[in-house]
Amino acid sequence: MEPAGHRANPTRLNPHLRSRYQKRRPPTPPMMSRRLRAFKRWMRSHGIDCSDALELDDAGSESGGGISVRAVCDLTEGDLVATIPKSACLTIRTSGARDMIESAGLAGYLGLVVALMFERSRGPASPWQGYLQLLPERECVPLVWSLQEVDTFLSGTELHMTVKQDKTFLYEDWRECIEPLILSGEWNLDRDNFGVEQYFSAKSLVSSRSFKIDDYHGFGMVPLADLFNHKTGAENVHFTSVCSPSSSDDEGDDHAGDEANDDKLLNVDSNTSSSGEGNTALEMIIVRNVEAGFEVFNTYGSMGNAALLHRYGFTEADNPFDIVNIDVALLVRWCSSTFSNRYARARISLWRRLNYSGCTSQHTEYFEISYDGEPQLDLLVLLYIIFLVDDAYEKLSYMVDAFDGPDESTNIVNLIKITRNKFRKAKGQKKPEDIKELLVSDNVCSALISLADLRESLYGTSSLDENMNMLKRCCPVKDRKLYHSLILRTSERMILAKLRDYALKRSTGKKA
Ligand SMILES: C[S@@+](CC[C@H](N)C(=O)[O-])C[C@H]1O[C@@H](n2cnc3c(N)ncnc32)[C@H](O)[C@@H]1O
Repeated sequence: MEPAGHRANPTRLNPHLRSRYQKRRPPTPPMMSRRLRAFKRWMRSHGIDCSDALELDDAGSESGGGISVRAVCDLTEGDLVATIPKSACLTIRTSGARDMIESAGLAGYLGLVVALMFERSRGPASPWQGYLQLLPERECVPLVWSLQEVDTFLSGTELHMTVKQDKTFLYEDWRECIEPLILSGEWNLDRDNFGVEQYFSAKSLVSSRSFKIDDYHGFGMVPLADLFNHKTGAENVHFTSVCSPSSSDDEGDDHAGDEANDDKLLNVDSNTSSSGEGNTALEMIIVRNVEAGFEVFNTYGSMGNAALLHRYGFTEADNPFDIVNIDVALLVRWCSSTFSNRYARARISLWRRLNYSGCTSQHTEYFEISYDGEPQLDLLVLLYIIFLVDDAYEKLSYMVDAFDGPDESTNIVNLIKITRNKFRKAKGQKKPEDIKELLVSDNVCSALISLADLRESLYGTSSLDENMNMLKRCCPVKDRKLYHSLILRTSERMILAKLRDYALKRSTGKKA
């Protein structure tokens, strides 16, 4: 039985780690699981240098806890803890399926998913077997939940419709791109390894573990780098290039979960990346001190809980990047029922002529409400326009051209000047949040409360308190889907409560 942390030379990567490592090395190293031992052997044979100052912990695939990385000795900023040759990464370029993928014209995540399915199908014959045996069959992202689970756990949340659409689109991708490869018979692919279920499973792994390596390799599975768990805003490691330290500008949110993150490069060397030569390794460097015994975290980016659950299958309580969205369609519904369809259309059309809009994603347009309950400026402007008296509305329609100001504040000030008889600039008003204050009339505040109520009604009949109580009784590992969907649901509902507070504070404040 091989004890942890005794094979590799801890100083090979970082000479000054030697004394710290030797001082803090645990007297009886914990037993390492069979799959981790196989992975360590595989890393050595593929030139991956992993400092013995890092310990890989295996909570076991059955327990659902997975693998995490811990510091054996104190790690300090600047310590180099791992070097990973790009040739050890599984990408379209390095995979045995490269010819097939390229001749089928597949690229991006789809190409990588096929590369991963192909290497998995080869079993022990795959050069990545020692790495692949460490991966779960699939990541527990909502994409691989059953439709019934999606409906039960996600209804009303930001993810419900998105995941249903994902399932449809992904199935279409498989039908259009993978099934023809099986049916052609040219590549000897079988449904047991390349079926729709295997495709969804591989996609869940690519979504939760792939990184963009460089322009030559594109996305890839990066062994060892993908064993670090995520902590929002408190990561300990980053990646950087061996040959181009100046490329550290690209550091940061290293994980590229899907195409939306195409621009997040793990590493780039503009001189070499397009040819695939030179700059052949990735380095992992400590960016925040870690005390011996503590977990070493990476960051997958600054994301709200919907994005975390969607891409990685987990959420974080009190996530400051959390948001809730209010669809423009919901606002139109509220406006049409309060006024009329025609009225709603006219007011929204003027708002658009002033160059305002919601955010867009997958054919929906929505407004963001931030973690502290603050509504997006564009929403406040729209509500302000909706409540304009007819005269002011007409006046504004004739003066749309006045809205070519150099910045947002000037435009808002113009908007208020045109539509209010008396306009006095708020004292010292400069910052964007002050601009918002000009827009939140009592009417706007009550509309915000109505919108919060309407959005809340999508969650069905259970109250926030009931959701919170259920969450308390839930085990994050055993009831993983329920637990993380409840965190998502309660976080969203708490933001809606903060939106109501935001509106109440302003409307009563004005009356007082
Ligand atoms: C890149 S892998 C990290 C290593 C992973 N724990 C393993 O067992 O191989 C990403 C996956 O780890 C898990 N994970 C990462 N950070 C987490 C966190 N803060 N809380 C819960 N699960 C996390 C999620 O399942 C996620 O999809």
